[in-house]
Amino acid sequence: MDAKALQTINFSGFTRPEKFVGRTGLSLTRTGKPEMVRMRRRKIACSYNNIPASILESGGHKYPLEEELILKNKSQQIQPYLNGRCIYVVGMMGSGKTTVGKIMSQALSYSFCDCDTLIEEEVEGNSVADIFKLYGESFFRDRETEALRKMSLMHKFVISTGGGAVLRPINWKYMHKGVSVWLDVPVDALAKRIAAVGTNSRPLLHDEAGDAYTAALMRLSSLFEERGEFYANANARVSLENIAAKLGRRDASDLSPRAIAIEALEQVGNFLKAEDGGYAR
Ligand SMILES: Nc1ncnc2c1ncn2[C@@H]1O[C@H](COP(=O)(O)OP(=O)(O)O)[C@@H](O)[C@H]1O
Ligand SMILES: O=C(O)C1=C[C@@H](OP(=O)(O)O)[C@@H](O)[C@H](O)C1
Ligand SMILES: [Mg+2]
Repeated sequence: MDAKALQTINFSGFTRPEKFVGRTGLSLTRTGKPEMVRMRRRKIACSYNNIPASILESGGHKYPLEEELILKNKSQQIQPYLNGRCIYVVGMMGSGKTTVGKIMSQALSYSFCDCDTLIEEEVEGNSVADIFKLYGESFFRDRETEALRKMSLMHKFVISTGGGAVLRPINWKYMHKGVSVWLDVPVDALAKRIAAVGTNSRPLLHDEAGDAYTAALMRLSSLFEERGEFYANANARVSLENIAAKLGRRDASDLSPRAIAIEALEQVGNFLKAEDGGYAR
């Protein structure tokens, strides 16, 4: 996002914007105007996307225009019923929460926050894997709950959670202040994706022996056994198998992140419709 785009950001919808801007490479000058500051870390936890569509459109399209139009159309349909509530993307590690969450935030002109990256920011920039190593999983889970508590105070964010965020009831208390959507991806597709990028960034997969795919498949299968019922607490569910069937595709793992984002907006819309007793006013 270039500095010019930043100047147009309207922070009016944020509570305590300074809390999130200074630490993520954006800073409010004395006049309250946002300006880029030198990033202290390699990743931005939260990016602010509510720049006018005109600037986005001038950026040109590098994706099929039809998908772009459907994304925009679906987000315009659900915006009024979201009422600025945050969207929490939940699912197993590797399910595409960070990737799809960003696409959803752009379509909705929402800001985006990755919970894991926010936690890394809070723990002196240590990676999730290092946090697990240095302080243990329970410390990480406490930081995860704190990050979700902070995000529950915000508006107009898509928040990509970590795969284990569903484990604690208190986390659901925070996530239920917004709308949650579960990316339900077949375990073998998860294993393929994680094997492709390596398990370094996912400490819960570190101790498995064997080749990357098999090790990931074994561990992910047992993790899903333990957690499946928790993901089902989400308000909406995106089944890649259902999308593949709708699109007449044989392999769910071939679906693009944008096709999944379209379905996620569709399912969030269905939830809002049911919640609102038919939102087509
Ligand atoms: N629809 C998809 N098809 C293929 N690969 C994907 C898809 N969505 C995400 N990925 C890849 O899978 C890996 C995990 O994606 P990520 O968004 O980090 O998932 P999560 O945040 O749920 O762990 C990344 O390498 C990403 O590029
Ligand atoms: O499933 C889990 O318990 C975890 C998933 C990771 O996030 P992603 O789902 O983004 O990989 C990260 O929060 C941590 O390694 C724990
Ligand atoms: Mg992620």
